[in-house]
Amino acid sequence: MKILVLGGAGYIGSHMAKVLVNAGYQVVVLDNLSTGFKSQAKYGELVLADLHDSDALDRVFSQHQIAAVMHFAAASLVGESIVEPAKYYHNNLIASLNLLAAMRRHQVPHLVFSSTAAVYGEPAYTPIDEAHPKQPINPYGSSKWMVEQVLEDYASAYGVSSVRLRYFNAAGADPDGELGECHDPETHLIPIILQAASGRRASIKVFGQDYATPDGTCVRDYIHVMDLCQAHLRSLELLLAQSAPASHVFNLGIGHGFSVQQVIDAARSVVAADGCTITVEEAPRRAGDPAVLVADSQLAQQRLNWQPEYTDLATMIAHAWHWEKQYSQFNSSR
Ligand SMILES: NC(=O)c1ccc[n+]([C@@H]2O[C@H](COP(=O)([O-])OP(=O)(O)OC[C@H]3O[C@@H](n4cnc5c(N)ncnc54)[C@H](O)[C@@H]3O)[C@@H](O)[C@H]2O)c1
Ligand SMILES: O=c1ccn([C@@H]2O[C@H](COP(=O)(O)OP(=O)(O)O[C@H]3O[C@H](CO)[C@@H](O)[C@H](O)[C@H]3O)[C@@H](O)[C@H]2O)c(=O)[nH]1
Repeated sequence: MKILVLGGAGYIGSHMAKVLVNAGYQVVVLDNLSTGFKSQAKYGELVLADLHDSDALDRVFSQHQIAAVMHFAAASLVGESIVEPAKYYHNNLIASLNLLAAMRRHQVPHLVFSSTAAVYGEPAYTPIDEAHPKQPINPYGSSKWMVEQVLEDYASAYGVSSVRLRYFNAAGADPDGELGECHDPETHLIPIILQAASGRRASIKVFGQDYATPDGTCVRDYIHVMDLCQAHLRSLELLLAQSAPASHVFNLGIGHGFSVQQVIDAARSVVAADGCTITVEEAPRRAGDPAVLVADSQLAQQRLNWQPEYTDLATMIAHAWHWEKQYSQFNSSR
């Protein structure tokens, strides 16, 4: 069975392509390399194309018998979305509408969509379940929430079934050391801490020490990228097994938060084995950061029969550190 992985040259999509191939699926990756890298598309056939390009989508759907689509392709920098909202509504909303039109033309009925905890906005309560109000506070979160609403309507009207997965903080790397996170610029906490450890940057800035949390730093729910991929696999199986069109939604996190300080402490222990240290600087709060974001993922656990495997913070960091140590061999050509 063939699966189309959109954004499969990026961080999460590249891991997904590997998991799919190892599970016995055939994979076609479509990516425009705007933030991804050719060297990360190690699994499946790579098609270089943009999601806005309807002719390219028609060619892929005509040449390959695609059973389902996994859609990771998006712009996903919160700060950039505030100053350049047009980029986010075009790349995340309009491109998704274009994809859905192509799926309808070619009668491809199944989609797994990468959504985000950013659809919730400032939390009204924690842990956050799927019923929590959706009040995104930036165009990135708004663009993902708009696509989610489109998907609900398309399931009932056009029979395009979907699973919308609202990830909390993706972390870690392929335990085999073959793939990892390589954003440029990097904005995520764990890779930045590890770049400070390897010497690729001088220090890590802690954004805010005066939050209403036990140690004053922000708390997030970090979920290992391989656990995210396993949940996608289960979502695909759910879609393939169901008889009537539907749009499902699940939070993906481990249900437990770690503070920025706890992440730094855990990273210090991991990198100490290699004689590395991490220089930390205090910095003001980053605009738009809620104090605590923790997922209630019980629905995913029940409906997808899924359990996160790598819930130990030190293990997540160790996998990411293994990847960081190989960075000098990373081929960043596009
Ligand atoms: N990383 C996280 O913590 C996190 C959290 C919540 C949600 N998400 C979502 O998960 C998805 C994957 O995130 P990631 O961290 O792997 O991002 P990424 O930037 O590493 O990967 C996105 C990939 O999509 C490609 N792409 C973007 N726009 C495209 C277009 N118009 N046409 C074709 N290809 C295009 C990029 O080149 C890149 O390879 C995104 O949709 C993101 O919003 C990520
Ligand atoms: O150099 C840094 C980078 C981050 N942080 C803090 O670390 C935490 C995590 O930040 P980051 O790794 O940037 O993730 P988030 O801002 O929590 O956002 C991620 O997780 C969200 C869902 O929770 C998704 O919507 C986003 O796409 C994804 O980037 C936050 O408190 C940041 O303030 C620092 O203190 N210093």
